[in-house]
Amino acid sequence: MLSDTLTTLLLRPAVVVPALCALVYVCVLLLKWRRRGPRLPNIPIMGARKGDWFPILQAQWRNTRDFKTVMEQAHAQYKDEAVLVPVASSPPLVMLPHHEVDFMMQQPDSVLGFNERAFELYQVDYTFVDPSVPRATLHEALLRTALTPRIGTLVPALADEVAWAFDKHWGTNTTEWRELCVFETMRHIVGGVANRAFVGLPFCRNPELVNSGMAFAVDIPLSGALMNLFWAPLRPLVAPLITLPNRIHTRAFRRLITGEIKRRLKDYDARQAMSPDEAKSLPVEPSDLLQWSIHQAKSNGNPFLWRAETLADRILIVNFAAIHTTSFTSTWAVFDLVASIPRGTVDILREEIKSVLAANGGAWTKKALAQLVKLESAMRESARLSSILAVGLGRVVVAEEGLTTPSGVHLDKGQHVAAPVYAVMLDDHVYEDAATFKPFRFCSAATEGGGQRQNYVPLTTTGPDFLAFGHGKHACPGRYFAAAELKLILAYALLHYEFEILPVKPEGPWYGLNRIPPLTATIRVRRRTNV
Ligand code: HEM
Repeated sequence: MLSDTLTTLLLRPAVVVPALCALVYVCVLLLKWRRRGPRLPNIPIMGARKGDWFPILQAQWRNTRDFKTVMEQAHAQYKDEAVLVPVASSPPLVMLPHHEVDFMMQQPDSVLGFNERAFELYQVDYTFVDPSVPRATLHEALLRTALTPRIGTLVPALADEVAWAFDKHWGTNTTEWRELCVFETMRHIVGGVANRAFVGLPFCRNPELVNSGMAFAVDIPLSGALMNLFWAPLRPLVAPLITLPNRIHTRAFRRLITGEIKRRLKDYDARQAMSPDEAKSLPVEPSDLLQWSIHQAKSNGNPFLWRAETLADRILIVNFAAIHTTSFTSTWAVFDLVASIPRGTVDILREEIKSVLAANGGAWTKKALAQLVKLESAMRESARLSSILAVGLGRVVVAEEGLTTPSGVHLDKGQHVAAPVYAVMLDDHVYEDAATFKPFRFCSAATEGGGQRQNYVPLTTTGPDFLAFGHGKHACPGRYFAAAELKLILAYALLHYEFEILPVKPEGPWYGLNRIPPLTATIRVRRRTNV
């Protein structure tokens, strides 16, 4: 009797139709998924042990729990070989050896894809409210052609924002020592300074806007890593929950900036309708990333690109690329400097900053920043020793026929590859006494024409031995801006604050494929009076 009722109930169209739809949906996803996934090459699997029943899965579990040990083991045992590194936050990764970095970088995008790796690692189809914005891949060109050439004109505004942000977050009290969390304050300082160049005043001082940008910068890697934990067919089902914070922060950011974007679009159109002489009577256009994005969108001719939401999302994406990278790097730099042995690094750098500033009339310019060679060397040394990347140069094989490496490993289409950044930059064969922070490793005094000249390697120069900003065609296009921003930040901190010197540098956690600085570590600072 009960079973008859149940059968009748289950056979009702209202139950059968959705059930059939769900079944078809799952079958389509399964088929799609089956077609994905390259055949893994037959190379050592890091983290797998003899007798493992499911070597990839078990290695993935072990590697995710302790990625540092895996990196050290890979370097000790298989330094010159390709190894497979299964890890939960990413599709299985083949880590190529140091001597194959140049080979990797010589491959065109049609063989090793940069964007395809980023789209999959961050699961952009789920983690972005509108995935067509990251998929438009317009940032690299805009940063290279608009931001980098204008760093010189931006420096005074950035210096002003650095001073404002330090006064707010590190304080102005010259009598008392203050204990503060380096990372927490740095991310607010960097968030404000970067947004001064991205959206200008007063938006860069709106805590809600800066917080949404910072929160989004956490949402994307975190939700991307969580999505990667799920079997592909299940991702559409779990995505709405996992990516809820992404939607909240995107909408908050859009809400705060949309009015300004619409105003600027109206101004842009009005300006275009005028003759060049008439336009001269108008106030000067803002000079920031938002304005250059409007110009880029309009000259591209695709109306999707000048929708207010698209433009807001583009600024948000650059916040994601710029803020955590720079705050992690500046946090590590502070700890490397205050724990530096022999002591005295802080004093040497402070002297350089003082004399360069005095020689340039007391104001920062691009030329003055270029004269901070000791500081630049110390920044490069910190980026080497404390790079936030454990592995880097992530790419996906996109060539139909796959790719065979010089050492004969064949990689199928769809295989993710990377390079061992941590191991290379801490290798004694690459850098003498690599585990020691030597702030002036990258600069030296040279005599020229009877005078003294400083030789140095800029922070921004990439190579197979220096991978903090990646390398090759996709090396970070924001690195020249980041270098100027970091110099202004560190110069202000060193000039205006005394630091409590630390006996040892605090260690940070490893998350996924990254080495993060200690997020809660504090230092004691006091505002200096004799600046
Ligand atoms: C110290 C701070 C920074 C570090 C350590 C850093 C590091 C990196 C790295 C490792 C890559 C990947 C390169 C590769 O795989 O070859 C990258 C790419 C990128 N970075 Fe940065 N970055 C920093 C700051 C910035 C800033 C300030 C911006 C924006 C103003 C930015 C925008 C980008 C973009 C858009 C890409 C993607 C490039 C492409 O599509 O080809 N980064 N960055």
